[in-house]
Amino acid sequence: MSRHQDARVSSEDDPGAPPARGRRAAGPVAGESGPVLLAMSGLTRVHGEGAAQVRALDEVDLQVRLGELVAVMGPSGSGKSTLLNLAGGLDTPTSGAVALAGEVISDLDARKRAALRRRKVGYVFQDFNLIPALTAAENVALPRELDGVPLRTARSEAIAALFEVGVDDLADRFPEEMSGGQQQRVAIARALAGPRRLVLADEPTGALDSVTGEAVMRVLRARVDAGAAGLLVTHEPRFAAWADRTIFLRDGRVVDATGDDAPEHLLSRSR
Ligand SMILES: Nc1ncnc2c1ncn2[C@@H]1O[C@H](COP(=O)(O)OP(=O)(O)OP(=O)(O)O)[C@@H](O)[C@H]1O
Repeated sequence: MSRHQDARVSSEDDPGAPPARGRRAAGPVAGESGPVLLAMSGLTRVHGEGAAQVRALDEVDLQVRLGELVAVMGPSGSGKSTLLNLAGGLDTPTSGAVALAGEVISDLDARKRAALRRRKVGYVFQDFNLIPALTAAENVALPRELDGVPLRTARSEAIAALFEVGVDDLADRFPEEMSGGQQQRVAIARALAGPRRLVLADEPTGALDSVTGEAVMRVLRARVDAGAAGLLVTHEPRFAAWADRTIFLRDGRVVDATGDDAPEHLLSRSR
């Protein structure tokens, strides 16, 4: 069976089954995950000026490898979205660096950063953001077409991505003809179509009931296992349990982390 077929997730998943993540609860087994895809070091982001200054992120170090899904948890305002935006090049740090596949994106100008982002990064949001007038396949193909990929190639990449998340049979349906869980699978397919290998998910299960949320996590997990790296913001421990490890933010700092490979300073609560 090919790697591609391995990765396929049936739409008939048993959503009630417990997460398979328990086996990795203590962090990735040595050799299981691949090279570092995303490397953030000394990442600091200050918003505003003077007395209104907010240190949204403060000297954060984080690496995410191919094959690894990292959950980001923390109270409201702790810097989770800021971290995701910096990871994907939507925002630039006040200091520190973000490297994607070895390329320091935080040094690039806005145009180059946008191009790199389109090629390498996929986002999944809570509210799916599918375009109602486009079919599932058209929604998935659109970002690739915008990036200059020929229509036929974009379409076949879209069908492959939809197949991978188990909804290729819905390729010609419009969003309003799909359930919330099906729409979110399409959104994940859109985030990962083509060569993009970093998936950034901000509360991707937030608008879904818990059973459908588990099914979406299963899809995300399978996709990461098949050769992507993922950063998942969630408030829910049961969804974080699908990740290889979890980092906890408070006031822009990493105050705790799970996983054997967490650097010593990330495990300290005293920072
Ligand atoms: N553009 C901005 N201008 C000023 N302050 C900002 C801006 N963006 C974020 N902040 C502040 O930075 C801090 C971190 O915000 P961020 O949205 O990253 O937190 P979060 O953990 O994602 O919160 P939530 O769980 O509520 O989404 C907060 O104090 C927030 O008010």
